[in-house]
Amino acid sequence: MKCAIDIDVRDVEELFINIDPIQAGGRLTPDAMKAAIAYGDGYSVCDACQKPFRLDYIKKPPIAQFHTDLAEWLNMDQVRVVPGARRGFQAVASTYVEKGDPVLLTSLAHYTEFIAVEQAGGIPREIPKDEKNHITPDAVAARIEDVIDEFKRAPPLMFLDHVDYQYGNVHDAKAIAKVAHQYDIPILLNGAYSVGIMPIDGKDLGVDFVIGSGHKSMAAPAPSGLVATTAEHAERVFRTTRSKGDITARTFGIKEVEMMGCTLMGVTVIGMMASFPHVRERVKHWDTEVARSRRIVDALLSIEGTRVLSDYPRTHTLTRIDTRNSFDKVAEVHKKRGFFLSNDLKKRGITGVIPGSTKVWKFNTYGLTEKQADHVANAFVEVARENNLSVS
Ligand SMILES: Cc1ncc(COP(=O)(O)O)c(C=O)c1O
Repeated sequence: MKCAIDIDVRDVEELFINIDPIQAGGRLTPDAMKAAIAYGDGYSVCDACQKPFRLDYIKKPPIAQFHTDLAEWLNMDQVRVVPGARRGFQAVASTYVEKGDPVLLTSLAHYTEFIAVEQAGGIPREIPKDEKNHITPDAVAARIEDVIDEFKRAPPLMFLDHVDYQYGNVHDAKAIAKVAHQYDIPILLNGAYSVGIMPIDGKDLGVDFVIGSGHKSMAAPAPSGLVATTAEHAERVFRTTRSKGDITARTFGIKEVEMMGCTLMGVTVIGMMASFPHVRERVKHWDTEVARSRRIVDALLSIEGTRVLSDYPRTHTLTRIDTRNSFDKVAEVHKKRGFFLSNDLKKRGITGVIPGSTKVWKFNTYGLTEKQADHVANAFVEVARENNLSVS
């Protein structure tokens, strides 16, 4: 029988250098791919599940140890794996936010954070970014004061994107957490663009929750992610069902409410585990990743009219670039219009720039080798020259 998809090749990954802004940190390691095949069955990790019947207690494969290792790695006290960062936001918001509560997010927050707040009945209040597209501790303090004035109470929770998805700017989580704590507001760090690609020390940052996305930044299959927290909050967010004392004498009292009992099974958790040794190693090389990102951004900036909208020099591999006065000028007259850029890159073995984008767009250089980074940098310059843009 013919398979409904071409399972032999996914050409984006097999044949091209992929600089798609959201895919870079989630690409599977070969070990994760092998594990995904071996553990493809949904309940494949449950063979050795014994009392107490919960996923994070399973010893074979060593899922229990994986939880301990993750907590230690992030310097937090407890971790649970969840189906995506968004499920982590949901678990925390559902625990801390009551209907009608104000909740702080930032103007750079991801939509999934807003949804988690709304689902819990909370009322989002945004902290504005400054002219450099940063969330500053002063802006946080000022917004907290506004919200206290408006609601006559402090918000029960604040969300901060460690690295925002719009600019790839790294925000000062440590200073911001300090401000939030002055008002006794627990702070959730959205590490979708940091956990698994750069070193994170949750205790040093002083945050209450660290959320990671497996498929975005931990070389894991989707949907996967994690919630890490401190001993202070673990009991509350990982509370178990009260059914133990119920007269119906149900036996599932160990199941955690926010985790819906058990969380990641099969491919997702095993893929995450298989990549973890690589992920733990790769975060140590963050400086090299940043250096390669800088090399490519500098090549783009050598093309007259190009501007970088993210922090410069770059401190992350995700970058927002403005080529309205360079590549977009070519698009105005090119027979392929804005599609010339993605086409010309594709001819050079590079994919991930949205076809048609020549105005303001993003790319992510995470995981490129030195040679690939050079190739991408040269490709941008070559495309510019071929299209008569001046290059310094
Ligand atoms: C900044 C940011 N936070 C959160 C998410 C949601 O992550 P997940 O897909 O793991 O739920 C994403 C991506 O979708 C993101 O870019």
